Amino acid sequence: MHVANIIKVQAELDSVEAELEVVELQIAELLEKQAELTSRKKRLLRKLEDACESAQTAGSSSAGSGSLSGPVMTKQELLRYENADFPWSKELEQNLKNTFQLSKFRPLQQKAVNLSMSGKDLFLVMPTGRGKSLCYQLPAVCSEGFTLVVTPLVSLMEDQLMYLKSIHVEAATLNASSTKEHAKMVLAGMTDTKAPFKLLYVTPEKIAKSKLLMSRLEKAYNAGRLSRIAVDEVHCCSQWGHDFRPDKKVTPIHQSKYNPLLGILKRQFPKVPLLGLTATATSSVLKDCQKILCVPEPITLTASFNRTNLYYEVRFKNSNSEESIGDIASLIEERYQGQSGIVYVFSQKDADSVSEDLQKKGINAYPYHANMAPEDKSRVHRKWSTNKIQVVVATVAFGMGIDKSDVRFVIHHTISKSIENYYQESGRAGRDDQPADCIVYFGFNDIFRISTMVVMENVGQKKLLTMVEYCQNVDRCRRSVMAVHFDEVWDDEGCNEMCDVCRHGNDYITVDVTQHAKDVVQIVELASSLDEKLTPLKVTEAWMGKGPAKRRKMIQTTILSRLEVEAIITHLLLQGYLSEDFSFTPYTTYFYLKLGRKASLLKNQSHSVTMKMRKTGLDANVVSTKQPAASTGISSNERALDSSP
Ligand SMILES: Nc1ncnc2c1ncn2[C@@H]1O[C@H](COP(=O)(O)OP(=O)(O)OP(=O)(O)O)[C@@H](O)[C@H]1O
Ligand SMILES: [Mg+2]
Ligand SMILES: [Zn+2]
Repeated sequence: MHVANIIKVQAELDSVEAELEVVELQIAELLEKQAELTSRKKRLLRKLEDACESAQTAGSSSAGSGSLSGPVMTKQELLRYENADFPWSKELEQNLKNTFQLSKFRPLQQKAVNLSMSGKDLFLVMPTGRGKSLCYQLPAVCSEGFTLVVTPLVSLMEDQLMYLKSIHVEAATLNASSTKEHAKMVLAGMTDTKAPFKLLYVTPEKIAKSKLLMSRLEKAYNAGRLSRIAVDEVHCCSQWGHDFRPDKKVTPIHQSKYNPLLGILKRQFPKVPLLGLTATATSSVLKDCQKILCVPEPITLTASFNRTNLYYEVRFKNSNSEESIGDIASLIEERYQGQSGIVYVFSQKDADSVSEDLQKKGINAYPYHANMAPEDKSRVHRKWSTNKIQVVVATVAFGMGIDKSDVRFVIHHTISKSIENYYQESGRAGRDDQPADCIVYFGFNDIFRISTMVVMENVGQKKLLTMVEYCQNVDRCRRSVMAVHFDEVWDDEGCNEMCDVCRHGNDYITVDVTQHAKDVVQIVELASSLDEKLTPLKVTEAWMGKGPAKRRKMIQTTILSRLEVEAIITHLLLQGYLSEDFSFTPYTTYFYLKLGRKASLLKNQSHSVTMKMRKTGLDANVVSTKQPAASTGISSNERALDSSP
């Protein structure tokens, strides 16, 4: 072939390959879209099903108390269990007040307790800290014999024993560290009619390994002394359930041991009602648990993840740390005078410095983190619990066992590492069911600080981006963004304007940022051609024209405000036009930006990138919907992205 011909064919081949790449990316994008739509369709179908069912049961829906399923009972029949006219109701009531010192049931507790007392098998899905334990502890106290509680973690077991001891409920435990004498006493107690305990806590391993325990359980069963079986953290039974409680560190060893053997309980003791409890498990995980536990037709009660009394809000964090602390201090001073709260920070160092800075601004704040001496930690905790300290500035170490009911605000000085974490951390507000605020300060640089921290975690980046998405979102109810992660169908009207997005209404605009995307991608591309890596900060500065003069001539700089620049770069990262590129040294991990899988789509003339931004402060004449915002800038006003009311 002639040389010119070769060149021509080669050029054509290149162009076909480039086009092919674009097509492949489009296919990938469409597949992604398909997956999203399929999941939306599924959720809507479920919603429809639910709506039809409640229409059939003529106005008897169980609004607010969560959804119900299970083939054995209709919603109508289940409603009966919300009542207090059972033979055992009086005793329950008395023990709730006198033994547990609680004034009333929380949503779903009464129904769960009644169902279990009537001998039904039950799966109870309820957010963390809402009071699942009571649903087997109270029936245990009000039943003959004892309740067997299977718990995967010895530490959870010990917590419960301590608590029960403090309220004078007899309980015992059998685990790997039990002494021979103790085990002997417990085993004997199981068939003793004057049984010395109402609850017996065991690990799954004990059931697997101890034939003696099984034989004693059988004796107790035959004597009618095994009143019920509770399986706590029931999702651990399923091999898919393990990722739901990162906080509780349920190790794979427990899972594999949980997995195959617990079915024996229901097979050997079919007449004993089983109660499975978990904070978050999808329906497929629950189905799996049902199979593994050999529970034929359990009723599933799912408490809504929704905490109606919590107001969710995202604010932009000032990149100047002094000013950002100033913002938080004035917020606390203006809105929460004399009220109790938590400020969550990223690191131990931040806990110390932020609390010091808040103190300087006159706020009664103290730090709390894992590296403090135990006595200091408990002192801060105690003083905060008794309202002698207003604000605890804490790392996530301040979590487990924190059960103050009148926390009026949880402010995140730094975003959480996932939506699940955020839900849990912010959920420490308003446990008394009175109004409380959950406010995140969303800072661009924090994304990358956390990113390098979770780099080793399996799905760490993916989970972090769910949190970033939550913060960047301007058009969907914050609860609906969360609902997706809890496998729940969410109707925005249920929010009651208890999130900033619902409160602001349609205060956003769709902006075409295609040209911006091209400019940013060009900056990253140029660096890469020069064998350089750029941190997000460097990309931001280069785009804003603060890079080396020589480089400035080769790129298209922008007059957008810093907040807008950061928001667009974040958007490009979330959308896959940019992606993370980590680099490790023995001392630290660096986060650089590289081209994402969608970057090449920008070569396609017809491809456009849009982004939703808050309208507040925007000049509507300058930027109209879907109009390129390139030359004039989106807005010079920083408030364009500010989500404060
Ligand atoms: N009806 C109620 N009224 C007030 N407080 C309650 C009620 N029921 C439970 N609580 C309190 O709620 C707190 C959390 O309860 P519990 O430990 O059972 O939560 P959980 O649902 O098991 O959470 P986790 O998923 O973290 O294990 C406890 O301090 C408990 O005393
Ligand atoms: Mg629990
Ligand atoms: Zn809302």
